[in-house]
Amino acid sequence: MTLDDWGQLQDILRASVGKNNYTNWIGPLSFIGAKNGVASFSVPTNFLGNYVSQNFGDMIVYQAQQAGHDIQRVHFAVLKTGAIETSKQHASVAPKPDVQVSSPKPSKTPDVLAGAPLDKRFTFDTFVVGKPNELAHAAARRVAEGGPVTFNPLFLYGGVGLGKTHLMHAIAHELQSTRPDLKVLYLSAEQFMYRFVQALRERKMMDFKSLFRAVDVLMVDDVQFIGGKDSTQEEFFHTFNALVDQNKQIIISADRAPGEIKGLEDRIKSRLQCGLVVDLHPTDYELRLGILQSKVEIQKAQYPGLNIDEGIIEFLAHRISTNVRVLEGALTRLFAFASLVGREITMDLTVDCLSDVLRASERKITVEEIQRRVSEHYNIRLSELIGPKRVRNFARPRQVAMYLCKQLTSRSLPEIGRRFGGRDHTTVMHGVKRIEELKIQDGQIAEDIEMLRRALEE
Ligand SMILES: Nc1ncnc2c1ncn2[C@@H]1O[C@H](COP(=O)(O)OP(=O)(O)OP(=O)(O)O)[C@@H](O)[C@H]1O
Repeated sequence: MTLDDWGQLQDILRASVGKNNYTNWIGPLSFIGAKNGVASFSVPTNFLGNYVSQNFGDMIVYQAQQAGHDIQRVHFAVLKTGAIETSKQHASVAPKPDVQVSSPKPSKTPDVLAGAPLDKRFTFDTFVVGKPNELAHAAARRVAEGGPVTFNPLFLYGGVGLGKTHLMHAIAHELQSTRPDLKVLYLSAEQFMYRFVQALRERKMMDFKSLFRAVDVLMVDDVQFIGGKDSTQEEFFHTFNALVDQNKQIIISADRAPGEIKGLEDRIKSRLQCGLVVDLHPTDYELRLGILQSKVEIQKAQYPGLNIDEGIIEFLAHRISTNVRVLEGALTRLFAFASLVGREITMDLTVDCLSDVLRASERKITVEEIQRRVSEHYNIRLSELIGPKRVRNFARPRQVAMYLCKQLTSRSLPEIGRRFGGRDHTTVMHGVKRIEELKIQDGQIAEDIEMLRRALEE
């Protein structure tokens, strides 16, 4: 099995374990190589290796064999400073090629009009609303009422894992229960393409067209996928127009705004912009906290007896990125880990178990961001902060900015000096030292720095 083969296998695994399980467990594996029937992977933590081994090991072996590779076992090791530590965390799986591997997919309701299955958990009840997503939520709610079509299409867009699919499934669930008379079809743009290609191959275009034109509500997820795929776009355009003409509701999602989807024909872009375009903004601290609190309840129900302090939840909401899938995955992993090792969820255990996630989520603060914030804070121009003048009104904020650059970025002193109008590294060193002293002597400076640091790390 080669790296390319693993790439293909990853696609198969993604489809069989579901997107969330994939992101949390399979995605972090790095394929090292295969020898004598053993496929080796490096993993970020021992826990992850053990968990994948126990829960997905059989499936990886099974799918590798299905794809024709001679794999009998999988082996996970934490890769540290170039060496593979194999002693403590050896995890392997005996071959069971003929076992029926139970798929850990979430439970699904029956297909909606033979489209993609809906995830039972993705309802309005489980969707946490905050400032970044309130508009998208309100629009989705409106569509879910199933009343007369007021905007067409509803176009939801936003970054990875911010709840687009969740909202679409919620609309479908709601319509299924309140308007069972409506034919609702949900599918991804990728599935739309496969169906289209299949219909072409099997000469069943009439069936294809009549299926898509008979729906009352059509939802197409991840529409950016059809960018650059000309005949699929063409067919999508016709389907779209036919439904709009009949005043049927269309809901589309994408990872970016219609105008920014690469390889999409202009006429489709403008069609997509005709209705209501709303974006899901990256989560803020409050929303992350709300989501974590609601997901903690689910975990507690699954692991009775396990508890988590509010302080740890706040820590996670602060430290983990804006992607809700990652946030949710971290919590799942934390509870699974604590239960596996039979320990309470403490801060130490949290940091230990989630070290890779916490590292990956570390926000990279830039020198430019610091300069901008500091000049805003002290109400001076950026050019004055960076410029040559040594008057105290500019010099002190400049030193504060240099100090923050040293503390919050990985830039070296000479690099920082260069970004401050080509100053020498000794000037930066002096500035940093001065602020360190002032922080102790001058309460105002200490407060300013704390405030700026918090704003930058938000
Ligand atoms: N506001 C929210 N409240 C509760 N759960 C949320 C919220 N937003 C996202 N999630 C959860 O985060 C996970 C990812 O969400 P979802 O699959 O809807 O993201 P997406 O925007 O469609 O991502 P992608 O671009 O990868 O398709 C899901 O498990 C979903 O339930």
